[in-house]
Amino acid sequence: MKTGISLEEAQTLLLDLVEPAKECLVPLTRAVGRVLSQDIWSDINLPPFDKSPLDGYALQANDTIEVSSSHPVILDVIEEVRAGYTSLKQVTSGTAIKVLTGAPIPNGADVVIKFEDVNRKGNKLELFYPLKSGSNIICAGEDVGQGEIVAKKGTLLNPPLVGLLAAVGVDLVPLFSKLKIGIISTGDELIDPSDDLRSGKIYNSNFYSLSAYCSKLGAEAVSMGIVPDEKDAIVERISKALEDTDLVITTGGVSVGDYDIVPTALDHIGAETIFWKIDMKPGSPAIAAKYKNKLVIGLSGNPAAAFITFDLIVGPIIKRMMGFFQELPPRITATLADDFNKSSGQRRFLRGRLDNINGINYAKLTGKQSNGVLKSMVDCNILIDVPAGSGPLIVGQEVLAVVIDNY
Ligand SMILES: Nc1nc2c(c(=O)[nH]1)N[C@H]1C(S)=C(S)[C@@H](COP(=O)(O)OP(=O)(O)OC[C@H]3O[C@@H](n4cnc5c(N)ncnc54)[C@H](O)[C@@H]3O)O[C@H]1N2
Ligand code: MOO
Repeated sequence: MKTGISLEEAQTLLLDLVEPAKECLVPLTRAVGRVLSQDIWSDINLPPFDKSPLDGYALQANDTIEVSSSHPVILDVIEEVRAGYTSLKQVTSGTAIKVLTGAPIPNGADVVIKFEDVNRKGNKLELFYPLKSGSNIICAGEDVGQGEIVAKKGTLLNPPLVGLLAAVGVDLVPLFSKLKIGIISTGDELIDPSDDLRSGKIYNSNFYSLSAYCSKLGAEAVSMGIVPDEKDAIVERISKALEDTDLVITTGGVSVGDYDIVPTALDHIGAETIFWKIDMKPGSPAIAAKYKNKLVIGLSGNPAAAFITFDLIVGPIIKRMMGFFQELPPRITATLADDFNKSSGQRRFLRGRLDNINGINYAKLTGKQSNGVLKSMVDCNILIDVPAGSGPLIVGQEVLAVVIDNY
């Protein structure tokens, strides 16, 4: 078992142990927020045919070469085509076919002119200026060509991509299976927000923040309930979660106190501890263990510590298991916009907000930084990475930060 390891070593150890979930085919209506398990190629051109972008007339540009307002050309209108139909006739020199928006361009035509720009009298059409071949025609395959890649394996399906897949005729999408993540909240002090607050008790916020995070990532959070600080109860609940879910997260009970019994419970189950304690604050007491082919990650009970370690360690594992391209959060440099008066013996992550003003990245602290404070997490979009051994931080100094996404 490793102990006191760096965050990067913890991330690598865990990412090496997990792989993308199984594949499944999912109807398009339920695919948003999930990840493609295969490249998607288009079997068709999108649009499938040359079409008209407006209501007008399709004709041959050659017929308009010498045309002017004083010398208009007169063409015969021989047919009308609406969207959803194809023309039966062909445009030849001296003729035009009326086309409505979205209608296929009739054979023989190479330009479309809109209604407002012509004079129509009976079946005769008067044009007053020369037209350029190809104008006002949406070409087949303009959006996506036949045989072109539409989206790559590992892409997150956002609403426009869902639409694009529909547009190329995909109705069942190959996706990585939805992950089930069991969340266990340990602590005698915890009660659910639906209950009355009693003396010495606090509301369980970790289950709610972390399950919301799982949902945001497209995974299914399974509540494994609140468990008292008793070894047998924790053993029973972790064992159940290992049976029912793909990844197990616990909060609380991982430090060195008399009632911090998650590590003992993991031992009792026969799980192999991968590491216990990471060299960072907050979140240092985190533990990771493997049982058969599943992972249990025990996070600190302190709400901000639990959330930050979820951001930095659990989020990347979930992303790898869900098949995302990029698991680890990006890093940036920024100029500090606030002082931070404490020294940092240990590596420390501060909750901050990145603002770009006139092309310069500024990192502002979002509020109190103690490990139990959740409010400063709400507006946080970066975690400022303060190296071990740093003194107080001063406005204007350059800092490194990890970009996170709480939305
Ligand atoms: N002697 C030492 N004591 C502590 C150390 C240490 O090194 N030596 N480390 C401290 C640090 S750092 C942390 S972090 C905590 C970690 O403690 P645990 O992970 O064992 O967590 P708990 O003690 O169970 O809870 C900590 C704190 O968070 C509250 N909590 C717990 N669960 C929830 C929840 N689901 N929702 C909201 N709040 C929760 C809990 O009531 C405690 O206040 O240990 C330090 N101690
Ligand atoms: O490591 Mo504790 O998680 O500072 O907050």
